[in-house]
Amino acid sequence: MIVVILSDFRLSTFDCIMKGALLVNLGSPKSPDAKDVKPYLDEFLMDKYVIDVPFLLRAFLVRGIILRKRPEKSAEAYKKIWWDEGSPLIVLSKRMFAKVNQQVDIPMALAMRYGQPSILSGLQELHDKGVTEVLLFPLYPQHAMASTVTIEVLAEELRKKHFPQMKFTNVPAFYNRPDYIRELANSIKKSLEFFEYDHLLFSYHGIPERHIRKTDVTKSHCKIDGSCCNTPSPAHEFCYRHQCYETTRQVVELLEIPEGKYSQTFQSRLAGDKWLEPYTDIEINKMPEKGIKKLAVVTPAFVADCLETLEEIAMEANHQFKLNGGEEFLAIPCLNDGDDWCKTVAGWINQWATAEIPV
Ligand SMILES: C=CC1=C(C)c2cc3[nH]c(cc4nc(cc5[nH]c(cc1n2)c(C)c5CCC(=O)O)C(CCC(=O)O)=C4C)c(C)c3C=C
Ligand SMILES: [Fe+2]
Ligand SMILES: [Fe+2]
Repeated sequence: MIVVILSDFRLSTFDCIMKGALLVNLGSPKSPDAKDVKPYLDEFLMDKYVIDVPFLLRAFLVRGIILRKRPEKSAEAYKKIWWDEGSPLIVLSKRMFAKVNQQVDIPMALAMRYGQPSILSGLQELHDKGVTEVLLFPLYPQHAMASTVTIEVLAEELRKKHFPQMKFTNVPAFYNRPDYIRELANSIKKSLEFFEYDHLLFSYHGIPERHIRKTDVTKSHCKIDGSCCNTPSPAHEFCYRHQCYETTRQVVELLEIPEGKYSQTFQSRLAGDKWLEPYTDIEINKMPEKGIKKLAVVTPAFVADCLETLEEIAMEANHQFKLNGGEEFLAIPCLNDGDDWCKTVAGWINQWATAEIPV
């Protein structure tokens, strides 16, 4: 009799564990109108992991200076890329989510760090389905305070407040996972099949140099010079700059792109701080005079096309390149909802879902 009770107890403990996954991307405003762009930018830029200065200074910079003019300017840019179904970033994330969801056996939810659907609503959705262990999956290949960390911190705050019994497993940046590199390389290869390029540019979202120093766990390695990112160090686990170089290096190696035919830059800087260099816009403008007339640009910091790829690169950089004497320009699409990419993501989730459950 005692044996039966014990085994029943073990069984019910085991049954209580239910796994689920929360996929999180950055988010977009509700509409491309300045009245909706303003609260979105306020939430985004008031995040202390994005503008990492003390609250009062941040509020002064964001609400006193940036939000006076930026919402109108950003709204104009959003209007140029907005689709009938909504923000490209949200629409593409939803399409990707739907395809991954079809190939995964555990409950899943999609959330955005800023705007809707929120991380809180995603966790609630999983909780309502009985999920007790969540795979928290930031959809960013490279680790940064302004991307991965802010998601992990907010999700943990919400967990403690609303779902204290839930457990999280965080998916780390996947910048060097062989199957990610393979998918990225394949997508570039496919795009370049019918584009004879002079040069391939890897353009990553920029961040202030200060962010690199802050995420340096050794507190001394990242000098942001010519060599630190190539010298082995525990700092690289969280170094955005190293991870960008590593993604580029591995893709270039796989595609056998010769030295001199590719380069790496950082885009989307805000005025004020010193951001990671070289800057995409400045380098692109100089390319035609160096003999680069046919330019292809890939943007591996984003898994879904968004304002930064569709407006800043495919429209603005394209225009500037040609104004400066460039002839042909190709913006390579992000991985988006490509079948093979979705299969890879589903594979990662399934691997975690079927891993042995500790009793
Ligand atoms: C201090 C400012 C910013 C940091 C740091 C930053 C880092 C960062 N951002 C992304 C991904 C995206 N950013 C996007 C838009 C965007 N980014 C900033 C500022 C910082 N980003 C602003 C102000 C904006 C809004 C648009 C604008 O006014 O220019 C987007 C696109 C969103 C969309 O709706 O399409 C993405 C994606 C990463 C990965 C990152 C750090 C590595
Ligand atoms: Fe950004
Ligand atoms: Fe480094």
